[in-house]
Amino acid sequence: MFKSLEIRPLNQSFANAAKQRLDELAIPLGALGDLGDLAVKLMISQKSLTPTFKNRELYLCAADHGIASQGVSKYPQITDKILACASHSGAVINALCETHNCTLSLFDCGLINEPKTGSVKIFTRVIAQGGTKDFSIEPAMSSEQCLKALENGIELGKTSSSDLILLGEMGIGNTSSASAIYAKLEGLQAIDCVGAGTGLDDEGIQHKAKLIQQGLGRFSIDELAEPAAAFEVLRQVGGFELATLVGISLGAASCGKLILLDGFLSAVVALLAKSFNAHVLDYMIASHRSHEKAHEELLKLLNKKPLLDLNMRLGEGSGAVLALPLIDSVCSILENTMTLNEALDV
Ligand SMILES: O=C(O)c1ccc[n+]([C@@H]2O[C@H](COP(=O)([O-])O)[C@@H](O)[C@H]2O)c1
Ligand SMILES: Cc1cc2nc[nH]c2cc1C
Repeated sequence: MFKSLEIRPLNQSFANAAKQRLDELAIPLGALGDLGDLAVKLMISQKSLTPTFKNRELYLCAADHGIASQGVSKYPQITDKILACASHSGAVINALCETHNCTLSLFDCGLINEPKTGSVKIFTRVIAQGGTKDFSIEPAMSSEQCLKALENGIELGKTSSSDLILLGEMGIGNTSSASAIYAKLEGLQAIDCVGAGTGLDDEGIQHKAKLIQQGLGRFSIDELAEPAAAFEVLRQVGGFELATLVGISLGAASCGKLILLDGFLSAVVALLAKSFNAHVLDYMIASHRSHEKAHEELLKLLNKKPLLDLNMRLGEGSGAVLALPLIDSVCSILENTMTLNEALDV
């Protein structure tokens, strides 16, 4: 699947030079902690001792989920309204993108109602109006729809002119999809992968887990090898916005671009993308650990250490944009800091 899409392992040939540069800085050795690791990754990605990420773009994909009609979210199916809010510059993500100089691109991947467009354009990548089917009783989407969403994303990722790609999503009910994908791919029980999403209480979480488990019982991936297994899971219990984001990740990584993950939903996108091509993980940076219960374990599985830990559970790409100042800070350090030898000569 996607044989023509080549993703090279992140070129480590620059790693020695990058580590040496870090170790030469006028700081006690290792004093930048996790920011030091980030610095090395940034340098390697651009094969430069002074990397810059001026053109950053958040791909915010929105879609509705059939399972949301069964009360698995604290909120009704208002995904079109929250996307419209961002289009009218009234969402948290607008404020964050404005503050941190990030281009915001909104995508309708399949909503129940058409969103009212404001001053920020909403690009149409609709797979099916009305969103996915209720995965607790039937496949969320057809193979054609799943493939189309992945292809839409690949095209977006490949044609992006930005040097840093941020992932964001909106979709009432999408934590149910994400938990289902995680559970099926890792052979876990739904109850061990669900969380409160937008704010369910314990009773709501039990109800959500029961419906997810019911959906997982409808199909098996035991006979499938990767990436067919991941494709089947995405088709059976996934969402249009998640599939589009998987494609964006694959397309961006194939062009050597770094990808900044957001919360639980984008970690599940990473898990899926890695099943299509394991090298995609080389290009991904985890921005934050969200409040969603399974996010921490999933990040460990992906071998990703989040930069921030703020107990946020907003989605929209908010955590990813909040990590930009750290990336900018590291770039500024690399550009401006003296070496210890230079400092001792001052
Ligand atoms: O980013 C996260 O980790 C995260 C955790 C919980 C909820 N969300 C957001 O809330 C929505 C999904 O929650 P729910 O309860 O409707 O499944 C969706 O629009 C996400 O952007 C996001
Ligand atoms: C208001 C609202 C804003 C959101 N942003 C992302 N998911 C969301 C869900 C709701 C309910």
